Amino acid sequence: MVGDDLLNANKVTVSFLIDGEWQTGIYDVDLDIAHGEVLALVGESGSGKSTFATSVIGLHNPNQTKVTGSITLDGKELIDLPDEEQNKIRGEKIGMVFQDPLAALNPLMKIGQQIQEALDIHDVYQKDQYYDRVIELLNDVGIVNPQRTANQYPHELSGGMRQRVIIALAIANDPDLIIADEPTTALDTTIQAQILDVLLEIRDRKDTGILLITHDLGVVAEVADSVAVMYAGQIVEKAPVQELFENPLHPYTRSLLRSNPKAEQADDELYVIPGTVPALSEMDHHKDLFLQRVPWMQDQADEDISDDLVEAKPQHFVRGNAWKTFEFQDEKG
Ligand SMILES: Nc1ncnc2c1ncn2[C@@H]1O[C@H](COP(=O)(O)OP(=O)(O)OP(=O)(O)O)[C@@H](O)[C@H]1O
Ligand code: NI
Repeated sequence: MVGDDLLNANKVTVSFLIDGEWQTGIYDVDLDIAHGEVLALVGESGSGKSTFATSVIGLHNPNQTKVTGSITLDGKELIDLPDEEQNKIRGEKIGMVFQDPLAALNPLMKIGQQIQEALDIHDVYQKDQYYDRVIELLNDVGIVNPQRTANQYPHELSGGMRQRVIIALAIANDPDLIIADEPTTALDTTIQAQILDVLLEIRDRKDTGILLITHDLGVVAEVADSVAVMYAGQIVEKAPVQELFENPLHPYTRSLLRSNPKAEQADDELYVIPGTVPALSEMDHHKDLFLQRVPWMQDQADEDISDDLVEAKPQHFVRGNAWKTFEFQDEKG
């Protein structure tokens, strides 16, 4: 049902084995997605967004990656599932859409065959239903002449068409959750809007939950119901979309909003967040590392509140947690 919990991630921590040492990529991530909800996960490059997505679908190499915590889909624990079960869930319950559709398609196979194969694996459909189902899926993602497209090879299609095909593949088995990692980043604006519409239509029709990973706050404003902001492997703030745009709490969220080229103050110079996301080896999960990158926070250095702030764990900014709110200085000041 719409609004019921679909995905619950609890204290998800992922570490990578790097040069013989375990380094933490994401730390204590809590995220929930309801049936029919679009949750946008935003943050700079390297903040850990894809790492979270990969841990949900179990697509990591267990010898080099350690995932702890809990991720449940409709109550079923996904962490440490045997491969076979993992594959089944990945094919039937979770659909994936990534940035580069060409990489995800087999160049030597016609589109129709590829979709048929996705259906084949899970043998829900009888052989004679395949063709109809393939056409139906292509139709569902807004492809105008599905018979023709089914007969084409990936290289014969435009980028936008290929991404529609990828979505058709992702929804082939009616998943409950779609994970879309930068699904429109490589596309131009008009096509981008069309692809997002396709995803929203599927959500409306099937109450699919969607985890949408994006850099683009314009996209977030357009399609998300709620937003989680990730920085240096942690969720620093999450909120319903309108609340986040109207009243961002964490300084990082504020910086992100300021650095968004589509923000209203078009006459202002585009704000660039100084510095970069720390490397894994520099991360300290007991400190709010972002504060080092907020110049206007330095002005408050004398005030005792900033000491608290520096020591505060980012989770304290998560709405709903009782924590003192403080007044940030005007960011333009
Ligand atoms: N398999 C891996 N082994 C080692 N380090 C990794 C691995 N996967 C990710 N990392 C590191 O974890 C951090 C987070 O990476 P991740 O790809 O999740 O970020 P992201 O937010 O998705 O970035 P982008 O927006 O560029 O896609 C980075 O420092 C990255 O180098
Ligand atoms: Ni990524």
